[in-house]
Amino acid sequence: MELVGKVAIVTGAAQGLGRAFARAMIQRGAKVCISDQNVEKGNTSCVALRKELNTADVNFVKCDVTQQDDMKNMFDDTVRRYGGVDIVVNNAGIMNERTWSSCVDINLKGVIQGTLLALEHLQERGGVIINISSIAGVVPVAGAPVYTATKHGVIGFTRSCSVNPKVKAANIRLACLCPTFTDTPILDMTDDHFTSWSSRQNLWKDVEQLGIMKVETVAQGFIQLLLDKDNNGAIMTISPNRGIQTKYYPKARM
Ligand SMILES: NC(=O)C1=CN([C@@H]2O[C@H](COP(=O)(O)OP(=O)(O)OC[C@H]3O[C@@H](n4cnc5c(N)ncnc54)[C@H](O)[C@@H]3O)[C@@H](O)[C@H]2O)C=CC1
Ligand SMILES: CCCCCC(=O)/C=C/[C@H]1[C@H](O)CC(=O)[C@@H]1CCCCCCC(=O)O
Repeated sequence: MELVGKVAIVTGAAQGLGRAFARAMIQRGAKVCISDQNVEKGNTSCVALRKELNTADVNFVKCDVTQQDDMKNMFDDTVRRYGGVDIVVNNAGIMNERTWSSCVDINLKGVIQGTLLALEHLQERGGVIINISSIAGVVPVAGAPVYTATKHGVIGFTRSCSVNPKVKAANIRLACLCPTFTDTPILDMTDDHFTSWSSRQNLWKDVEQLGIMKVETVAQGFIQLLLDKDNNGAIMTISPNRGIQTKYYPKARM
């Protein structure tokens, strides 16, 4: 897939990985709507990207992924501004075991809603949906069971959509990105983010063992995943030990 002239939406893109994904796509000629619930950070990042990359092809739209009206508006605004949508990156996510219900609302329900709207918008012209899971989507994580459940859910949902014959016929491709710990503000966790059945100490031991990747490393894998036109249903893992790997898990026997 060539990115020049393509139109992309990234949720939760005011900072961290979402902003890095947006930046990498703009650098390759895409027009990008960055959205986030945080208006101040979203606007600041939009201005910074315009300046750094010397482009007008990036805009910010306020969107809380738990709010259906915000989500619809994000798509409609992008269509009005750029004439359509080609790429949707459902990235917004939080790590909070204590407010676990909002973790499910944002990490899982937000991705489901974003994907369903994306499928509607892409069904005439085809396109790509990348859902951001985590290595916690494929391995158990004792320190963060709710976060882990949401990320497993993202993979199950995305792979199920990818094998739908209607999706294939519409020339839509779906894939998941599963990084390990990456240097973004999500790692600024305090004990308040945990319960007696989860643990910052446990998670931090894992961080110390595994290390923390740079956002640029993950953005490199993201672009690889986006450009590979034959990877519908793929799960890409990225870790300091094994680097970027694309995996295909068994499909249902029908
Ligand atoms: N940084 C890491 O170690 C890893 C992150 N991930 C995933 O990558 C994605 C991005 O995370 P990071 O950039 O690391 O985190 P981050 O905390 O730096 O950025 C997350 C962004 O999502 C936004 N957000 C939160 N709730 C939202 C909502 N309801 N609606 C819209 N936006 C909302 C925040 O305002 C923030 O800008 C998440 O899905 C996360 O689970 C996956 C594996 C590792
Ligand atoms: C808030 C961000 C959470 C990110 C979760 C995460 O990256 C968890 C990682 C480890 C967990 O704590 C326990 C583990 O075993 C996870 C690491 C497993 C890495 C396997 C890498 C395999 C591969 O590269 O293929």
